[in-house]
Amino acid sequence: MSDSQWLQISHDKENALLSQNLTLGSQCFDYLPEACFVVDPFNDVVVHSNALGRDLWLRCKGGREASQNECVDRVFSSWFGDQMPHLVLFTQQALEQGEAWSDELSLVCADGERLSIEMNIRRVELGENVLLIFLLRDASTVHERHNQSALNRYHRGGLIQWRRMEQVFQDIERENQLILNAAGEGIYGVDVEGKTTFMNPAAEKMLGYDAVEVVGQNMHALIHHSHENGHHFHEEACPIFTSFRDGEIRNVDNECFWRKDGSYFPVEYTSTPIRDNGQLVGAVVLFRDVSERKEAESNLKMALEEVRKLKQQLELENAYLKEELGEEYNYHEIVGKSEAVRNIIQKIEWVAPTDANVLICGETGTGKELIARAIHQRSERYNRPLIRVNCAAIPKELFESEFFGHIKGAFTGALAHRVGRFELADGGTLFLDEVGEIPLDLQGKLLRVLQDQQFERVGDVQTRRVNVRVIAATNRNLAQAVEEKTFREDLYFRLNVFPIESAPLRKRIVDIPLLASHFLKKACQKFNKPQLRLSVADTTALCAYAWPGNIRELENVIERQVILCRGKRLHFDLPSEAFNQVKTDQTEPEPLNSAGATEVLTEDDRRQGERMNIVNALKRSRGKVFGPQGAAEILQVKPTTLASRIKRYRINPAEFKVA
Ligand SMILES: Nc1ncnc2c1ncn2[C@@H]1O[C@H](COP(=O)(O)OP(=O)(O)OP(=O)(O)O)[C@@H](O)[C@H]1O
Repeated sequence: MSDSQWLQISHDKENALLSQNLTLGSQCFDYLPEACFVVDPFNDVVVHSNALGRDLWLRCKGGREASQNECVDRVFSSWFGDQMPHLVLFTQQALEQGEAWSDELSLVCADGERLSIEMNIRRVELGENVLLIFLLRDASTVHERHNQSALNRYHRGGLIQWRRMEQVFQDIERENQLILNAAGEGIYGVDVEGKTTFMNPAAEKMLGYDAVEVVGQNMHALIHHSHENGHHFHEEACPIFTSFRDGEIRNVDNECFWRKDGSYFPVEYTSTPIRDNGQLVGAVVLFRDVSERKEAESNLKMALEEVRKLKQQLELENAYLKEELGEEYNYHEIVGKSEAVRNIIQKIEWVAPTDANVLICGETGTGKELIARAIHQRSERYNRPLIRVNCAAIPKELFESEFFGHIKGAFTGALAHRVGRFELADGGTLFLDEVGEIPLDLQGKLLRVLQDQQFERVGDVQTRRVNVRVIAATNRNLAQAVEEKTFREDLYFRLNVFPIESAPLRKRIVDIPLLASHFLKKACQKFNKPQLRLSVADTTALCAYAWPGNIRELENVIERQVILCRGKRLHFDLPSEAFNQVKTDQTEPEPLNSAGATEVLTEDDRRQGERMNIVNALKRSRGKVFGPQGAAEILQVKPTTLASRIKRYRINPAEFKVA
């Protein structure tokens, strides 16, 4: 084959291929995804259209089907109705510029409806022919596509976001799981049907169940079915059950949970309802084993009960001891039954509740301080201090500072502020012992405080107020001192509102046995000796001794004997001449009771007598102990006192009811 032949064959093949490709391209045109029209602009006719173009045409025309060429040769502008000017302008633009775009035109359908379109035009020059290709899109479809596209973008973005959130949730869940696993408290969840949804390892450990065994099971039936005493615990009565019914949080600490092995332990738990979108979906229960706490509480309770019992016992013992101490003849440490002592006690009873100043006169050692203390104790100020000032022991120049205090630098040696006795006694009682020793120049200042309850500290200008009751005592004859002008009369009257005379021992011989027993008891305690008793002979000897006034002498004699005593016997070696001492006092001493100095009642006699007395009172009250006409009233003792004596003497008041 020649070269020219060979060339001819290859040229023919190329042509055939080209023609085949053109046919294919032309066929593809039919499948363009937009409605497409090829229009001859100068003759205003459609030259060609694709399938979607034909569909659009058909849609406007209202027909059912369109054949391949049905829209060809149609007048293109006729579809646009009265929009001709706009179409012309638009077409013109495409012819001049090669392309144009508009979304302002609409196709007019057969039924008069308008179909908004978006349109692209491209100018095509094929040899001498100038054609326009129109691509038409239904505007609503375009809009829909935009929306869809936006939606897709949104979804894609949302999906990414969601994945991120999912990751976050997974992380949180993982952390929660870690927390649940690490928590020391038992935690489990139940749904609204009471079925277990989860359980942490601490709960597994405490209950002896594996989580897999309980998930899906009714937790109440497994671990909460019975009370501690074995009685059935109805689910409806269970606070956990109610908490996921009424949405309230429940804190409980008096129930128990049962282990898998049938044992139980006391629990403290909180049941918190769980809500999902406002809907109650169950509860989460956080619990801990409180065995140790309960045991500690129970031990504490037992210990407190023990303490309470001991306290009660102590109180009883205390009451008994008080009673022992506070026997009839011991009034706030003032021992005695003599007329003089009874008189003093009566006066104390009268004056104590008032705020009146009291002046106690009497010889040294006759119990003036005891009287002052008793007045304070019986007054309403008893829980405030009783401040004692021994006026005889204060140097003259320090009186003012001692009474009223001073401020720093008030005088040489006043290195700091000092509170005086009046301030210390504020609200309470000031006992001015040896009041007759107060220097005359200070008596005026003292008078002012007694009148106004006001004073100034030495060196200070500030006036201070106090509320102080003054009890003064003296062994001097103050009335005489007033006459001698060594004591201010106005101060004397101010102090002597209520005078009490303390009696010297020589005037109350009748009290000697009681005082001697009292001092003996005290001395034995003081020197840690076994309790000794006075024999009749001892008492007789003591009573026979001509005591001067100072009771301390009797006290000292007894203390000395206790120290010297070996074994159980005391030996009073009182100076024999004392027996014959001439009593200097003009006043007759009170006689001893009917037993006299020679016949002294033993402790047993006294107890027998007291027992008889109580029995007689009960007989008279027909067994009534308390209340009006009761034995306590008859005996003039406190009902509690009588009750404990009745107990002590083992008397049965009921026996006297009939009588
Ligand atoms: N009636 C009494 N019962 C019991 N003890 C008493 C009685 N009277 C005085 N005493 C005792 O005698 C001692 C002196 O009593 P107190 O100090 O009260 O007397 P005083 O008159 O204030 O003495 P002074 O004048 O020395 O200050 C104290 O130990 C006190 O307990």
